[in-house]
Amino acid sequence: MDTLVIVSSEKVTDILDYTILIPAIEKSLAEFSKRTGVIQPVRNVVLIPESEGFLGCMPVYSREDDILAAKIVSFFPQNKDVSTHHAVMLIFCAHTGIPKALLDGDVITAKRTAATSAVATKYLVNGKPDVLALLGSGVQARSHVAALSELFTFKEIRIWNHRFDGAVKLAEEIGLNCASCRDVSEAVKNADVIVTVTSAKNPVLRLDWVKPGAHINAVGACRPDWSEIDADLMRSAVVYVDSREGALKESGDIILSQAEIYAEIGDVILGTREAMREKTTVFKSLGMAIEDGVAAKLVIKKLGIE
Ligand SMILES: NC(=O)c1ccc[n+]([C@@H]2O[C@H](COP(=O)([O-])OP(=O)(O)OC[C@H]3O[C@@H](n4cnc5c(N)ncnc54)[C@H](O)[C@@H]3O)[C@@H](O)[C@H]2O)c1
Ligand SMILES: O=C(O)[C@@H]1CCCCN1
Repeated sequence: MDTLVIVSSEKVTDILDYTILIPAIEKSLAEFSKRTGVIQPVRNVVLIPESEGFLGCMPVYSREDDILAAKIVSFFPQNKDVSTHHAVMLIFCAHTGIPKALLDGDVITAKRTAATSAVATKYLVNGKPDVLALLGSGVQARSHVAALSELFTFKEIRIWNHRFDGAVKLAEEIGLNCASCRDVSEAVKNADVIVTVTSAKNPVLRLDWVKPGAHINAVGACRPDWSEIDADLMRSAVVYVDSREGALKESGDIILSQAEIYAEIGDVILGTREAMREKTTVFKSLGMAIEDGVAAKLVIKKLGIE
């Protein structure tokens, strides 16, 4: 075996800038929805009942991008002093199958997920958004503020968290124009963009609190029996997903509400499905291996690993 290069989270953080990541993710979402060059089975998940978590295996091959990669990601929602998600990524030579690099996957997961929501928001938001509301104040809340701020300038950012101190801490970190809210209804009132990034298993966001025409990035609740969004809201919104197949297998928000999936976001980027900007839109994100593969490829290219 050639020498396997190990890439630390510090290196990934340095290299993976949203200015290069967001366009790369946009291209990969479109490529995925073409159904021709990307082979990506739905995540294989091993449940760990004792910790109410799981270990997910996410392999992908992309002919177009010359990517053969796999992410293994763990989710331990009860972790207290360490992160709840951990991941590693392996990149192989797409022609020989030789492993080339092992990358820290934590930063890749945080940044590529937020970059994906940024792309969805770019296509689905109704006009120029002024108010951003975040439900959740963890890793993804932070990466979403950074990625969305790359594309939009918000006049106001509001944060709600089920533990109020988490919302206060993040609001202080963000600083100017950012407020912590005690109620979800207060946080999302008149918000143009809402991001749900909680570990909730039951809905935290309700239809009657949401401004008609708002865009929601629904990022949590990645199990078929978990949901973050109230069923009435899911059914009344125009629902976009990253992968139709993944959403129908993994998303409680979709399965439990029986909401109709209008399109994959890749279809909108390709121009084969409409961006219904004036309607209330939900982008249900489950996370795809192609997003990880593209992000990892950006990193190894920059490091000269070919
Ligand atoms: N779609 C994707 O691609 C993708 C990728 C990574 C993570 N996620 C999901 O996004 C969510 C946030 O991930 P993270 O890395 O920020 O995790 P995190 O642990 O850093 O943050 C989780 C947040 O949820 C809050 N929370 C915990 N239990 C809750 C409950 N019962 N009700 C309401 N809030 C609760 C926590 O206080 C915290 O603010 C998780 O559901 C995670 O699985 C999705
Ligand atoms: O796509 C991912 O990487 C994540 C991991 C954990 C939960 C949901 N999706």
